[in-house]
Amino acid sequence: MHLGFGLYRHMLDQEHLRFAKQCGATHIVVHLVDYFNQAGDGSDQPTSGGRGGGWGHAGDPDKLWSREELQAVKDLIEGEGLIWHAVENFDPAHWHDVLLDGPKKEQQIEGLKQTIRLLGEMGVAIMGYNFSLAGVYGRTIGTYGRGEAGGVGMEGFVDEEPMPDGMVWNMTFDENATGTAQRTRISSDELWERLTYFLNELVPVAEEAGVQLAAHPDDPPVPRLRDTPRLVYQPDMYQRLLDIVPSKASGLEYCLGTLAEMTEGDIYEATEKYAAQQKIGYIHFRNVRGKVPDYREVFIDEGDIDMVRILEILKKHDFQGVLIPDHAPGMACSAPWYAGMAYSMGYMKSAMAALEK
Ligand SMILES: O=C(O)[C@@H](O)[C@@H](O)[C@H](O)[C@H](O)CO
Repeated sequence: MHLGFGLYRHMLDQEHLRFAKQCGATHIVVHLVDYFNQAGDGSDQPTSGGRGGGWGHAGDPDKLWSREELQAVKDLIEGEGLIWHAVENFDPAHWHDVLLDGPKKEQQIEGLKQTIRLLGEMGVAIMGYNFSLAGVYGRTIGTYGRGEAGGVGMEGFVDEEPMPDGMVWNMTFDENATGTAQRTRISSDELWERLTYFLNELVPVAEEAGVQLAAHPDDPPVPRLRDTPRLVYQPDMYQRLLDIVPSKASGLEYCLGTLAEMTEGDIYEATEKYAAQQKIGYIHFRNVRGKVPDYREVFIDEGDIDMVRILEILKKHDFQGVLIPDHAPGMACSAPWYAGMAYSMGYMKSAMAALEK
């Protein structure tokens, strides 16, 4: 089991890498999508506020992540003595028609294959993805942690604005697009068919490239959001996803926070089940209180999840992957994000060390 750290695109620099290393991380998970370019303000959590309640603009549809760009990221990470473990999330600009079953679907799936092959060449072990139409939408921000620490949550259902045309995965890929929103108002079965196409095409390529595709569950885990279906909003639904193309190249981006927010199931049983199958890619090791539609992100040691019990289950199944805090409540000081993340990392590092005793 290894301790890792996730960095958003605007944090990909020496200072943040050193901070991660100082916190004890050995592995880095990188977000290459810039969620923050419109709604953002240099913040440390993508929250809505941009066009259509979204995060920002997707990247350049004609420019896939290039070898040079990826090599530069690899050099930066390795230059600090760290391992580039995973990329979290495809850019909606590169796969909107795979999600929407649109006219560019085949062209875009080829692009995704190219990306997987390149990541394989770079030695990146995992490509995390979130097969979602509405994406991460409807979060609130509040002082949910002890001592009024600020974090993300959900305070009942919000007034859901239907997604505008040209938007998917909570980002705008084309402001001038027309008619695309219709492609999001589909049945759950149709969305599973789209996922099946994606996995049938990509898993063999990932196998060959030595990369594991790892699925994030729906965040927030509700059956429909903005009049779009969702896929994995109860722990058992992960099994359906895994059974589509059984392969070591198809696994899970196992988000404890999101799993705990689900209305059914038991987080310890789910962890047993997926760890026993060796299907857990990397883990978002964070804690929450409550379930949808009413949950709050809190400090790692004050939520509903017994984090040490999760570690024990992982150890029992010889989990060899990486744990990252993903995000954490900010702390009252001039560097709330740094303090909050360092707190989580310290907790994780000592809990992992105690487990090894
Ligand atoms: O909070 C979570 O669990 C995730 O939904 C996010 O970490 C998500 O992967 C990123 O915010 C980007 O999508």
